[in-house]
Amino acid sequence: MNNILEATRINKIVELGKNNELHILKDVNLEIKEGEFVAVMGPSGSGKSTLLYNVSGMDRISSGDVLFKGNEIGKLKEENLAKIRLNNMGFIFQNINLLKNLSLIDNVMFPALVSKDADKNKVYKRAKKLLEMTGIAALENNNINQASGGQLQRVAICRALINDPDILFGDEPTGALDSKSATEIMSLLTEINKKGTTVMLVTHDAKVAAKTERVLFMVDGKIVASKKMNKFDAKVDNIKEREESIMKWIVESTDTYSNKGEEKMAK
Ligand SMILES: Nc1ncnc2c1ncn2[C@@H]1O[C@H](COP(=O)(O)OP(=O)(O)OP(=O)(O)O)[C@@H](O)[C@H]1O
Repeated sequence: MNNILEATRINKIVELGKNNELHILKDVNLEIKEGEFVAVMGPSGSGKSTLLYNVSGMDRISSGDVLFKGNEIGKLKEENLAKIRLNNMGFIFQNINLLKNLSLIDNVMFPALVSKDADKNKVYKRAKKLLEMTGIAALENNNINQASGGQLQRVAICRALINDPDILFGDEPTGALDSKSATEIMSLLTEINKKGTTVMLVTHDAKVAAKTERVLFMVDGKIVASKKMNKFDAKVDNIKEREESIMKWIVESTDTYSNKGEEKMAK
């Protein structure tokens, strides 16, 4: 399998004022294979969201290289990068970010209608199919205040998929949902991944990570550990066992790689 995403020694440094900067990502290397389903975990402030935004071209790295499908994107002009984000990548966030004055289906169609020569009829059909796939077709003409949090997150997923992206990025996509909706959204993402879309998620939730096939653990701006599993298959895999093994691994990794662990090792 080819790498869809390859980051080499990327750094992110933000200026906080005169002589004051914050080094958030520190020489991070990352490879994601086409079709993979990857979760990024780690303590709050360790740099998970920053990693996601920087490898997806939503934000600019300070140094290093990011290859998307073999092409360097770290230094592309904004307009070229925007085209890649629009056509090849989908984004889902915790705060769902839908447009208030549009119906649910119009929100889904929106990213596909940005291009002047979009065929509105074709786009509508695809949007409708996505709403059907995610079980909310009956709500297509509702406003966003006429849908639950879980339903809105499905709309956000449909919108992220409207341009048939190669990769879907999610920053805590289930973070604001109740546990039933979160489980449903994860089942949906599992299905989407099975159909071939690469998925990279940031999550605090081991139950979410248990449905992925590789979990990266970040501490203080670095990926310090990685846990590989088989692709989740609800027919044969026990989700509870996977979740528990991830939680155990997180405790061990935290103990080994957190400052406390480093102090311990130094002694
Ligand atoms: N633009 C910015 N300006 C200043 N500080 C920033 C900026 N972006 C991120 N940070 C800081 O960098 C660190 C890493 O942030 P990031 O959001 O990537 O962490 P995270 O692991 O995703 O955290 P959480 O789990 O709490 O969402 C944090 O201390 C954050 O406050």
